[in-house]
Amino acid sequence: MLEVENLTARYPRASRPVIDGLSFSLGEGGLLALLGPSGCGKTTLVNLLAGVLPPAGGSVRFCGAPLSPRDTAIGLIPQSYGLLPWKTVRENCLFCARLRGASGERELDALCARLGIGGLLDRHPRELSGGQAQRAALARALLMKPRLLLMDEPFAALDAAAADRARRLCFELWRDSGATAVVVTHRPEEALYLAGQIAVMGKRGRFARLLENPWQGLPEPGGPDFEAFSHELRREILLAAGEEAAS
Ligand SMILES: Nc1ncnc2c1ncn2[C@@H]1O[C@H](COP(=O)(O)OP(=O)(O)OP(=O)(O)O)[C@@H](O)[C@H]1O
Repeated sequence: MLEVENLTARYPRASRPVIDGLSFSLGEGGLLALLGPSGCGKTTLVNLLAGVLPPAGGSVRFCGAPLSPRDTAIGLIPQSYGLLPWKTVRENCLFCARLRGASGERELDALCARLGIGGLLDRHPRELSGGQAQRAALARALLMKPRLLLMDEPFAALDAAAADRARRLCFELWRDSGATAVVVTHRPEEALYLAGQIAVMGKRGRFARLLENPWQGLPEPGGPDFEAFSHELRREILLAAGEEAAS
């Protein structure tokens, strides 16, 4: 269980906190999608969960203990990919897997082939397109077999077909791994496919709505119930954007 209590984040020189008193919990093996207007604090929340950003207040607990990036196997896919520029894709992936005690060697080729970057393992990040670098970051995070997987817009640089393939693969691997996961996305359809819970973040980084998603893992759900749910989700996102703009 991931338990967030009264979490507050504040950047230096900012007049008010970006996230102010956010509380929620996510069951072990659950996948939460974070949606919300640009600037509402999604990346900030992921960075707090990853331990990259110290909170100004409140707490994050994972499996009953304070979350410690040293002890918890956290797989982070940052928006900027976070690949080490002096290492090849292969070295980037294996370096992180080995840090967590997994060898990763056997799975690396198959995983990268499925992501469509099998021929790029010996390239350095500067020799990759944005979409290729993003898939390398995804492979690196998945190979680590994280217990907590944090993904900040992990498919944003991919074209529609590649994003669809990567999303399905990511979903399968997450489901089989039992990891607890949080994904930031701007695409409601992505949240509807991937997540069991969907949070729309609004004012001061709080959850304006938290919805249970019965269509998780269904690639092409349809029907009036799905349409109504999808419509409600999009409406919540627009409302949150309106509130953010007015604040
Ligand atoms: N290092 C920083 N110093 C000061 N303010 C920051 C810093 N990083 C982010 N912010 C501010 O904090 C707020 C939340 O930023 P954050 O990146 O978490 O938003 P987001 O919801 O992820 O946005 P987007 O959807 O555009 O990626 C924004 O107003 C941003 O300007």
